[in-house]
Amino acid sequence: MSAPPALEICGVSHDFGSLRALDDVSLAVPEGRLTALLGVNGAGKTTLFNLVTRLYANRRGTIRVGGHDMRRAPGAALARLGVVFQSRALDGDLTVRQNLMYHAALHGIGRRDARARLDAVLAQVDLADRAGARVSALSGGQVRRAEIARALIHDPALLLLDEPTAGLDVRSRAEVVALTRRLIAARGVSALWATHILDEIDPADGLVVLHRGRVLFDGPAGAAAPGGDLTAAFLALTGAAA
Ligand SMILES: Nc1ncnc2c1ncn2[C@@H]1O[C@H](COP(=O)(O)OP(=O)(O)OP(=O)(O)O)[C@@H](O)[C@H]1O
Repeated sequence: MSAPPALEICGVSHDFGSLRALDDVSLAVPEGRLTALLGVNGAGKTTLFNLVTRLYANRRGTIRVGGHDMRRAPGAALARLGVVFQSRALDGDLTVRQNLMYHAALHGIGRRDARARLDAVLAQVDLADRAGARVSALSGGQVRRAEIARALIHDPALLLLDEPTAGLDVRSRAEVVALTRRLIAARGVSALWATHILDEIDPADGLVVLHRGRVLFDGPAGAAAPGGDLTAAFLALTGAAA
């Protein structure tokens, strides 16, 4: 039997009062690669992440992480998830090391084990030399890399990244994208990358286009834009659904 997808969402809907933010959303994130969740502001990306991370209760449809049902086995499902939130998750007054040790403790990881993991993960995000620096003293790109390290400390199988390059300059953006691709290759982790920036997506990536709470496309990014022009393909898809 083949392994279950890193993330499987079937028939999920979510309302805010009379607003249907997600409408019968189904998608799968395969193991060991980057899947981009592409949508303009208000498409429903953060709402979907909030359901997958159990910040919101999921009332309609199913969410499975590595085959574990979020409703029936939330502990097992959440343990497989590492999340880089859109809002900042690190304490600026603490050092990178202190922040990561704190998050390791939240995951029940002992201090000795945590120290070893921390050294390994900081090396992987190119921050080994900044472990003792206060987070408030880091550049925007370094903060993002520290947040990715935080999300990896408990060795998750799936990384959720909610617009991780928001607010970064061109160089830092490129570094964060390249780093995530290296982590996928080196750790075998899968990633769901919410974005509205088309040039962060490679033709070989998985692509889910979310628009007004509905999935308009789910497949290889290259198949969405056979001519190679993802911008034109995205505008055609979302324009037709307007
Ligand atoms: N807490 C809330 N209460 C009411 N409406 C909400 C709430 N959160 C989101 N919405 C609405 O749900 C829809 C989806 O919003 P969501 O934040 O999920 O989109 P998004 O794709 O993440 O957008 P962005 O790129 O701006 O972060 C929008 O119409 C938004 O206004």
